[in-house]
Amino acid sequence: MRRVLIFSSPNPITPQLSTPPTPPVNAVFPIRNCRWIGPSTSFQPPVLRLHNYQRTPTPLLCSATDSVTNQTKMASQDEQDPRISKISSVIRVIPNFPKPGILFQDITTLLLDTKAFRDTIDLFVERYREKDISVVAGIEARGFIFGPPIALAIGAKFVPLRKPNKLPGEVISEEYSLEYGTDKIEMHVGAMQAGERALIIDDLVATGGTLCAAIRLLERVGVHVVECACVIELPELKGRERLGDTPLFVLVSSA
Ligand SMILES: O=P(O)(O)OC[C@H]1O[C@H](OP(=O)(O)OP(=O)(O)O)[C@H](O)[C@@H]1O
Ligand SMILES: Nc1ncnc2[nH]cnc12
Repeated sequence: MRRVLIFSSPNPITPQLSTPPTPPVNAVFPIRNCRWIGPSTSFQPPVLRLHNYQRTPTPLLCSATDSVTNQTKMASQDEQDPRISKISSVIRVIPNFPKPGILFQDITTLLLDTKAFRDTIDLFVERYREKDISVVAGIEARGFIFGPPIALAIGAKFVPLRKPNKLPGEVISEEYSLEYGTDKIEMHVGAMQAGERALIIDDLVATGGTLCAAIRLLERVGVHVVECACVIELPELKGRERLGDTPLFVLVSSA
């Protein structure tokens, strides 16, 4: 895997290092500028640009993007909506997790900020409350965090789409490809009925493989997927192009 290391300034570490140093556990890298706001230490974190499928080569910007028009617009219809920039600022970026070279977008720090978490849910609820959606399908694991409060607020049921062999009842499965190998998502038979209108929720869309499999799974049982919604999009990975005619709505996107 080819790597290019780009260091934020000032940074004493030379680019010749093949393995970047490990930051302290409580390091915080806000998405927007990757500025170091962790505890005071001599360590300065590198910013990585990676040539693999999960790289995030540009800082994430605050926007809500709707793929129907393929234009960027704010979720609240207000271009200056301060809620989105706050949400973006509390998402932490952790280098080299879960493996070297990955810039992991960590939404657990968003959950610690009660206003930003509530605003995230509200932005989705404002968009979907009048859309006659009867079921919200959340993708394991982080779709289980955002999906249920949205479902309750819009008066829809919540259905978990799980990793293989987790659901106890009869399931239907859909396979999808990963960088290496394949994975599956599963849903309980009978959780949704043909003709229902669904919203699919996850925290992040990267390559789009997971959402694509979720759409196929729901469509196989005759459910209409009204839209997919995520907090974060990594647009360079072109995930939305894999979703066909199903619209994708995101709150925070890279440039
Ligand atoms: O667009 P894609 O390339 O398919 O990637 C997006 C998926 O990757 C992450 O989940 P992950 O597979 O890491 O599972 P986890 O939430 O259970 O850790 C994320 O929460 C999405 O579900
Ligand atoms: N960079 C990333 N951060 C968090 N979750 C991901 N899923 C796929 N790529 C990811």
